Amino acid sequence: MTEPQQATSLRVLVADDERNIRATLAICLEGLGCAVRQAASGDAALEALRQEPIDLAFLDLRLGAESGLDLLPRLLAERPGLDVVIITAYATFDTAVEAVRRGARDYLPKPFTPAQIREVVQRVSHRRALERRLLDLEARLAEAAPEATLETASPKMRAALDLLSRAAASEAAVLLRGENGTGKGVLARALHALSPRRERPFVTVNCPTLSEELLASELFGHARGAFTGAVRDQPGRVEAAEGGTVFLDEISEIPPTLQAKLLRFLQEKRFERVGENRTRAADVRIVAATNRDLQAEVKAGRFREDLLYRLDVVELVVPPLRERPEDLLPLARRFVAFFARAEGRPTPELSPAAEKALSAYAWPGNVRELRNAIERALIVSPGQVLEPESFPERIAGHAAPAPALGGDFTAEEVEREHVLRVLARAPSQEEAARILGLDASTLWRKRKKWGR
Ligand SMILES: Nc1ncnc2c1ncn2[C@@H]1O[C@H](COP(=O)(O)OP(=O)(O)OP(=O)(O)O)[C@@H](O)[C@H]1O
Repeated sequence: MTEPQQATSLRVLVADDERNIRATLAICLEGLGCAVRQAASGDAALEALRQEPIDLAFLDLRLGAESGLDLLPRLLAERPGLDVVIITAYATFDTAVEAVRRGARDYLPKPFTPAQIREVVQRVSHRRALERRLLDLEARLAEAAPEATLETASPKMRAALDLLSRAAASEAAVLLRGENGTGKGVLARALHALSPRRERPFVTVNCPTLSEELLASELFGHARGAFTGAVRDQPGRVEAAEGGTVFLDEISEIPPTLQAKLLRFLQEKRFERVGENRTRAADVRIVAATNRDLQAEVKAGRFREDLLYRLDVVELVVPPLRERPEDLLPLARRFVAFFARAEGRPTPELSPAAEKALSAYAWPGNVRELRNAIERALIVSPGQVLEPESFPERIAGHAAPAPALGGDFTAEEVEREHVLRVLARAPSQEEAARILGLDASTLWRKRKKWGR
C-alpha cells in the first residue's frame, strides 16, 4: 500500500477576521507544507473556494458580524468534499455539536497549539489519501476483467446456458460443476442477474480459504466473544445477501460440521450466528460450485449425500475450453481488445500462426489461463500483431513451423511471414512500411490479400 499522502499538497483556507490569528495559522500551516489562502470575511472565503480546489478550511465561529455556523453549509455547498474545522474563542459544547451537525469535520477552541494544527492536517491528509486509494482500487477492479460474455457458438456451452436461464427463473439450488477457470463464478453471477433476485445482493463465499470456525462465522456471522478476535457482533454473508444469492465456491472443501449446518440452512432457511442461541431466518438462494466429483466424495465419506442432493437440484456442467473450440478465438479476441484498451493502445491482431497455436493448445487452466496468456502477450509484444512467440512456449510450441529462408516454402509464404513479423514489432504501420521498403498502400493491399 502506498504511504498516505503527506501534508505538503494540502490546500488550506484560513477564514478569520483577526489578522493575527490568520497570520499565525498561515505560518504554522506553511511550516507543515500546506499552500495557504487567507480570507477575512465570508464572501472572501466563498470566493477563494470558487477559485481554488481547497481541501481544508479553518473557519472562525465569528467572522466579524457573520456567523461561521451559517457560513458553513454555504462553503460545503460550494465545495462538497471540503473538510472544515471550526475555530473559536467561545467554545461551548452546544456550538461544537451544532457545527458537526452542519458538516464540520472538527472543532478547535482558541488558543490552539501548533501540535493541534499538525494533528488536524495529518488526519485530513491521511483520510484523503485513503479515499483516493479506494477510488483507484475501485476503478482498477472494474478494469480487471472484461464484462463476461454469454455469447457462445459452442453447442455444449449453449446447452449449459439454456439450462442456466431456465434455472434462473426458479428458486432451485444450482450446482455448477467444471474444471478450474471454466467460468463457474461468471455463470453464478449471470444466474443471479437473470433471476428475480437480481436487484438484491450477490455474495461469494470462498470455502477453502478459511478455517472451519472462520468459515462458519463468514457464512452465518458471530456474536461478540464467540472466539478470539470476535470483538463485536457480526452478521455473516447469508444475512448480507438477504433477498439475493449466496455463491459457495469450491463447496467440496467445506468441513463436516459445517456441512451439517449448511444442510439445516438449506432445509429450513434458518441458522444461528456462531456463539449465539437466537435462531434467525434468511431468504437467500444458494448456488454452489465444485471442480471435484462430489459423488466420489460422497462415496469416500467426505461429503454428506443429503447435502449433495439439496445442493444439486439443478446440476449444470460447465464444459472445459478444449471442449468448446468455437469459443476460443472470440474469447481470445475479446481479451486482446480489453487489455489493449486498458493500456490505451490500438488493439493488435492475432496472426494466423498465433490463432493456430491458441486453437491447438489444450488449455488445462481454461478461460483463466487464456485470459492470463493474452494479458502477458500484450505486455511482451508492443507491435500490432501478436505472433506465437508472444505466448509462452507451451502454447507457442503448437504453431506450425514458420516459413524459413531457404526452406521448402513459396516466395509468397516467406514474404508474408516477413511482412507480418515486421508489422508485429513495428510501433506503427508507417514504420513497418518504411522498414519493408513498401509504400503504405502496397502494404495495405498485401495485408488485405492475406486477410490481416
Ligand atoms: N464467458 C466469459 N467471458 C469473459 N470472461 C470470462 C468468461 N468466463 C470466464 N471468464 C474469466 O475467466 C476467469 C475465470 O473465471 P471464473 O473465476 O468464473 O472461473 P471458475 O470456474 O469459477 O474458476 P475456479 O474454479 O478456479 O474458481 C475470470 O477472470 C473470468 O473473468
